Amino acid sequence: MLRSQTKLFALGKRQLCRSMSKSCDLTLVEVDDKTGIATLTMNKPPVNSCNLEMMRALKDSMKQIEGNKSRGIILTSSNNKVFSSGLDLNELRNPEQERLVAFWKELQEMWLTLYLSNLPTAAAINGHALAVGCVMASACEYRVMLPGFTIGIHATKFGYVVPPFIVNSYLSVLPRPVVERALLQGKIFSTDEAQQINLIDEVANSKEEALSKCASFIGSFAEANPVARALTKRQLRAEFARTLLDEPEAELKESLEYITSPLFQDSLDAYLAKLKSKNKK
Ligand SMILES: CCCCCCCCCC/C=C\CC(=O)SCCNC(=O)CCNC(=O)[C@H](O)C(C)(C)COP(=O)(O)OP(=O)(O)OC[C@H]1O[C@@H](n2cnc3c(N)ncnc32)[C@H](O)[C@@H]1OP(=O)(O)O
Repeated sequence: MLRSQTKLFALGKRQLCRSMSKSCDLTLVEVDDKTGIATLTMNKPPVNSCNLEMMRALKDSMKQIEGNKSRGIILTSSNNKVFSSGLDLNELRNPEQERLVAFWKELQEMWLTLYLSNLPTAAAINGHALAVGCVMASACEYRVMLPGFTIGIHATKFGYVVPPFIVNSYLSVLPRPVVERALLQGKIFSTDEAQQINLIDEVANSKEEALSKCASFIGSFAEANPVARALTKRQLRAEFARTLLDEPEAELKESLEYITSPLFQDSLDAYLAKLKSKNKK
C-alpha cells in the first residue's frame, strides 16, 4: 500500500479514493496533478464483473471525482486482458428479491451517472469489453482500444432481452441500422471491426498509449466553458436517458419480471454451465 502510494506521488498523481470490498479495492482513482484528469480503474478480479458492490463503487467513485473538480474521467481496468465481463451473472441467478432490486437500481444509477457525467469521459479499453462492459465504454464520450480484444453486446445470443437504456447506449455511438443488426445478431466485434464501424475512436498499442490518447481527447475541451459544456452534453443526451430519468420504476419492474421468469432462469443456467465448463476441459 505504502509502496504503491509512493509510486503514485513520484508520477505526479494523487490517489483520490479506493472503494473497498472485503478482500480488495474494487475501484482505484488517481488524479494527475498536472492535467487534473482522473483515472478510474476497475479492479475486481478475475474479470471485473459488475455485481452490486462493484456498480456502487463505480458510481460513488464517479461522484467523488465530479465533486473534486477533476477535468475529466478515464475509465480503464487493472486486468490487462479484460476491461469488464459485464454484469455479474451470479446476481441474476435465482436472485433474492431485495438484492435484485438493489442490484438493478444500482445498474440504472451507475449508467446514468456515467452517461450524463458533467465531465468529459473516455474509456481506455485494455481488454475484452462484453455486454455491460461494452455499455460502460459506449456511455463514455471517447473510446480507445487495444488490439486483439473483443467488444459488443451479445445478450440475444444467450437468451437475454436487451433493455431500452442499453439499446440507447449503442444508439448514442452507432447508426440505427448498425445497432439493430448488431443487437439482433448478438455481434461481438474485434478491435479492427469496432474501429471500422466507429464503435471505438482509436486503436492504441499499449495501455499507456490508450491513456494518453484519452487524456488528449479530454484536453481538447480546454477552451470550452465547463458549465456550458456540461449542460449542452446533458441536453444532447437527455433524450436517450429519458426512460430511466422519468420512469426508473417501470423499467425496473419490467426487467425484474423478465429476470425472474423461468424462461430467463433456464437460459442463464445453461449459459453459466457453459462458461464454467470451459475452464474444466
Ligand atoms: C425488457 C426486459 C428487460 C430484461 C432485462 C434482463 C436482461 C438483462 C441483460 C442485459 C444484457 C447484458 C447484461 C450483461 O452484462 S450479462 C453479462 C454477460 N457477460 C458475458 O457473457 C461474459 C462472459 N465471460 C467471458 O466471456 C469471459 O469470462 C471473458 C470476459 C472473455 C474472460 O475470459 P477469461 O478466459 O480471461 O476468463 P474466464 O476463465 O472465462 O472467467 C474467469 C471466471 O470468471 C467467471 N465469469 C466470467 N464472466 C462472468 C460474468 N459476467 N459473471 C459472473 N462470472 C463470470 C467465469 O465463469 C470464471 O469462473 P470460474 O473461475 O470458472 O469459477
